[in-house]
Amino acid sequence: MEFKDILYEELDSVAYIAINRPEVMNAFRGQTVEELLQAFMKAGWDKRIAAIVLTGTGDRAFCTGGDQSAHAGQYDGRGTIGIPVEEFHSAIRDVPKPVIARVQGYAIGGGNVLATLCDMTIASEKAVFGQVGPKVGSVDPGWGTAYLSHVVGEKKAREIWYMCRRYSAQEALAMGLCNAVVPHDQLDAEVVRWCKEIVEKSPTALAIAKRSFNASTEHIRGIGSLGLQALSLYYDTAESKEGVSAFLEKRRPDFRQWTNGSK
Ligand SMILES: CC(C)(COP(=O)(O)OP(=O)(O)OC[C@H]1O[C@@H](n2cnc3c(N)ncnc32)[C@H](O)[C@@H]1OP(=O)(O)O)[C@@H](O)C(=O)NCCC(=O)NCCSC(=O)c1cc(O)c2ccccc2c1O
Repeated sequence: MEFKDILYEELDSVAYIAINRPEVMNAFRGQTVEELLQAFMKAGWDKRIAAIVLTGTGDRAFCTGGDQSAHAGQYDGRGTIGIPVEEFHSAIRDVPKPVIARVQGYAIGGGNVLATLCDMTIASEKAVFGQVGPKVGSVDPGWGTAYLSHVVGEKKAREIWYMCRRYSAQEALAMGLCNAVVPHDQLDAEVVRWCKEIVEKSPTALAIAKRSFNASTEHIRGIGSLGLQALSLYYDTAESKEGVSAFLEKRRPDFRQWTNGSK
């Protein structure tokens, strides 16, 4: 398979899938998500593969979410918001094997959603987690919000979304957003160690366990699908576009201009 936006490698029964767009801190556009979907379908349904590692190339970012330069209103591809991200979220949950997020830098916005959705997360001490939606005119109204609250608890999930703060790897560990934090230069060895343990386990037992963990939050798929329909309308508003423009112009957004009654 030829990929442009991602790297794909199989080693010792593990598939390593990396977003390879370091020039935009591994932000994803329509094409990136299409390729991630293909890679997950290949690795996810290949019985020789026991686990999937999702990561980003370079040291700066795991993934910083949607590519803001491919986004003035809707994104540049297929799907409800112009990027088939809901299909990719489903793929992470539906592949019948553990998916590990290897987080070496920023896991921000949609990147944090991807890490949250992976079965387990192993982070470098340099990793930084957070959501930015309400700062940049977006929100992930499904897995990113409702599922996050299952992972870190209601209060913390609301703080993460309302405040748009950045959290260190140790803070993420304390709130249950990741499983382990290791020195940066030991991250790859640690990921391999976890994968080796998984490879030794019964694949069918793991698949049943994963599906049974998924069952109690499956309703969030419906919330997300409805939410994305609303998000698509929001993306076409001046309020949302102000968030994108402000990010690209490296200035603070002015969302209050729509609350003073004059517009
Ligand atoms: C990641 C940062 C916190 C880093 O900040 P820092 O100050 O260190 O660096 P810069 O901000 O100067 O960034 C360096 C360089 O990278 C470019 N860049 C970074 N992120 C992106 C991006 N996402 N898209 C495009 N470009 C990006 C930046 O412009 C700089 O380029 P230069 O050429 O000027 O050097 C900080 O960058 C940051 O906060 N980034 C987050 C950006 C963002 O807004 N992300 C998208 C949020 S919305 C989203 O991700 C999203 C995803 C989904 O999957 C959804 C699904 C369903 C519904 C909604 C979804 C959704 O909203």
